[in-house]
Amino acid sequence: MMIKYRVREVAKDLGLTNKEVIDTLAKYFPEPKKYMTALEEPELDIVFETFTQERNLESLEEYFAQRDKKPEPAPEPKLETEAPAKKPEGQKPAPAKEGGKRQPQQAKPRQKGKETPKAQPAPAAKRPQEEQKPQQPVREPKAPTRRVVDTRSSNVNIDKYNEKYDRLADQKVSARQDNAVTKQKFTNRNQQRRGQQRRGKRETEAERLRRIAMERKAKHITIEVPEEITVGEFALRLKVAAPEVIKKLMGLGVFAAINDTIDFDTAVLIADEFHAKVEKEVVVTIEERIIDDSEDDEANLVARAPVVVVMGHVDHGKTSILDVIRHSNVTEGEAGGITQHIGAYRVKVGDRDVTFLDTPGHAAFTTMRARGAQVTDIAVLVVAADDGIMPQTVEAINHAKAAGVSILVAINKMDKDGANPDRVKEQLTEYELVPEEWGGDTPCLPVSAHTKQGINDLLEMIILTADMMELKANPDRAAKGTVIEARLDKGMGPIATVLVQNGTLKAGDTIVAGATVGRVRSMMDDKGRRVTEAGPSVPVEITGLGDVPVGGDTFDAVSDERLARELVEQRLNDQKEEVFRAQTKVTLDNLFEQMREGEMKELKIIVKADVQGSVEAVRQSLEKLSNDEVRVHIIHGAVGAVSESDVMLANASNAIIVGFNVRPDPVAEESAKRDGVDMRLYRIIYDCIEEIESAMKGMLAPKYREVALGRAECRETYKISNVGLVIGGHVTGGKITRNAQVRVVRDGIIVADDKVASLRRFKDDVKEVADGYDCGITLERFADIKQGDVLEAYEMEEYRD
Ligand SMILES: Nc1nc2c(ncn2[C@@H]2O[C@H](COP(=O)(O)OP(=O)(O)OP(=O)(O)O)[C@@H](O)[C@H]2O)c(=O)[nH]1
Repeated sequence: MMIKYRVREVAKDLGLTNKEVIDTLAKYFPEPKKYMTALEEPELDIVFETFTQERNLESLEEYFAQRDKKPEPAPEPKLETEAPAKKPEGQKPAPAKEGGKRQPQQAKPRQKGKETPKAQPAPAAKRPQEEQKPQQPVREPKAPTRRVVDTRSSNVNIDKYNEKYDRLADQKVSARQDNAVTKQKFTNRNQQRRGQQRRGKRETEAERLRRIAMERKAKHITIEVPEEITVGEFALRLKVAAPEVIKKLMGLGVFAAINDTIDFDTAVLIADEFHAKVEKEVVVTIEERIIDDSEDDEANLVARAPVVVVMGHVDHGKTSILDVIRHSNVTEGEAGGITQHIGAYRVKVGDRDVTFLDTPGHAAFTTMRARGAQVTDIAVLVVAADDGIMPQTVEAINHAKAAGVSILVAINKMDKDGANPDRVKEQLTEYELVPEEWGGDTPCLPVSAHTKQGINDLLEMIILTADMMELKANPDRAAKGTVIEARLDKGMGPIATVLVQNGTLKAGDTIVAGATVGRVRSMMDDKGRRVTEAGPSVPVEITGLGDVPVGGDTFDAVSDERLARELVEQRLNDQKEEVFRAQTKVTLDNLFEQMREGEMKELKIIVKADVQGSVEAVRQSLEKLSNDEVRVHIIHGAVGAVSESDVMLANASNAIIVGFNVRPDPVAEESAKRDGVDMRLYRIIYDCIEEIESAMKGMLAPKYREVALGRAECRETYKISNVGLVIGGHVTGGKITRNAQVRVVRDGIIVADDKVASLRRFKDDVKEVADGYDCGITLERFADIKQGDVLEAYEMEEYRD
């Protein structure tokens, strides 16, 4: 149980007044203290530290040592004069409360051999200490006042300064206070007992604090300090008074107030002056505690299968190629299982595995990247040999490039009459994809999903590319990967297809996927078989999550389910904040700031225009804006309306969209708003260039719009000397506010645009007047108001697109 050590008791022990203690505490703690307030340890620390520092004492222990030592040489003479002097302050409360207490004290000596040693310790032990106070220079001024009241000089001096006795009593009290008290035979025994108990405990507490002070002196304390800390907090941790720290800081030439922060290195220097050691406070996040994010040792890494996505223009044959690949590697026995659709599947190429994401098109791919997941290693770009490169092919190229994945080109529909692979290759070079046979590094393979021509070559090229990429993972660690897709099943609850990217996922593992947590209840592979484990590059469908995660969410097998739940809570909160943080995406409005803060080295822009000529013109003009700090990089330029795919690419790549003579489609507009993607639409190239240039120079002009506040009708006008024309108005809608802009409308025509100079209800100035009330209004300039004029109040609001 915590023993209460009250202000008045501390004051008494230290020979201070209650007010002195209370004043010291008031400097550090907002809560005012009273003389009966029981103090907490930090508060006691402050009092003790201030006390020792003011007296140039090394520690409290030194004070107690001095105090305890001094009575010895001449106890008797001192008692005559000084013990009584102590009484009024030190012991008076007890007698006052306990009435006949003096008698028991007188009786003590006689009982010495029996129970009294146990019963008397507290008061006895205190007095020798108190006796010394007047001898200490610091307390000198108080001594005379203490000597004034002497009512018991003959009682106190009998044998209380026998140190041996004191110590013995002290120990026994700590051990058996209760026992001791019950053995007393005083008439007011209960009262006496209470008094004894309290003093006994108080004594113990004082002892404890003395011990702490001793320990601190003997062995240097070690405190933890973060990278930055306020002076106040630092002083608290050091257990010294803040002004002391501030003084030492000044010594170092650092002028800091209590709420200013100091850095770790300064803290170390200051702490040294207080004989304290400093250790860096390491803040460990829940993620760090439960998710193993350590680097893998090269020795633990083994080759893993490549993860491939198939992309390309609509109808160029992505689905057909994926189907052929899926079927071409199905052995007889597996035939039943191939109908499973879990969002990804694995095929065997010789003795090697390749994992295909079963999501043709770049939409899913980009969504994942936008969520921070890098899932794919290789993108197969499907181009129909008869059709050549089309707008979505370009998009796909740019998406793949932005993601930094290896690109293989499958020139499909080679069986068709109009197939012209060379033209496709030629077109590819325009997008910096130079075919290998032309000296570049882009493998281009002629294939046909119909005849299955070249499909095996394509698979082998995938293996070859993967080999060059040296894809590796460590199967012997907690799993981490990405959610490919997820849905809610009525019977089984949330079902998610996940791709393990490192480690091995096991049935029963607790996993956190995005903002959901759960324990893997069942796992099924792409052939519909129940499995208990899934290693790197293996896609599996799992059940057991508490909620449906989102495709692109990363997942981690974690070590502690309770903390995992806490983490998910945190993530949900973060998601809410993310909505606000969307503002911090690059926009023309914050571009300059980001450039200045060095966050922006490259301004990525997606250009959409009505004709190819405009795309090129805008591209070239914008790229010319590159300066020493920022390079303007057009990551995608195409003809047509701004589409959702453009917004996704912009979102994933932190780019802005420039539309020239085009409009966004409604879905794109909605997702741009949701994701905070800056979309700028222009009709004149010059405007576009000027605006981006100004943004790069941090000079984007703010935009304003009018916000209607309310209307009032002029019912009367009064001319008042020194004030001018006062309008007796009646608010007929909304409200009129002081400082509002006002349009004066007469018969539907605006006759003036002015500002409210003063607004009154009766004689009082008011901030606003609501609908249905009368008011007096004066305008800043316009004085030609007529009865029946309508005042339209509005204000101008700054806004961003
Ligand atoms: N002649 C011929 N036709 C093909 C070949 N591959 C696909 N097709 C046809 O092209 C059309 C489109 O094929 P899909 O596989 O659906 O194309 P996709 O790229 O997946 O189309 P979306 O999913 O709509 O983007 C279908 O009618 C296929 O039969 C091929 O190698 N040769």
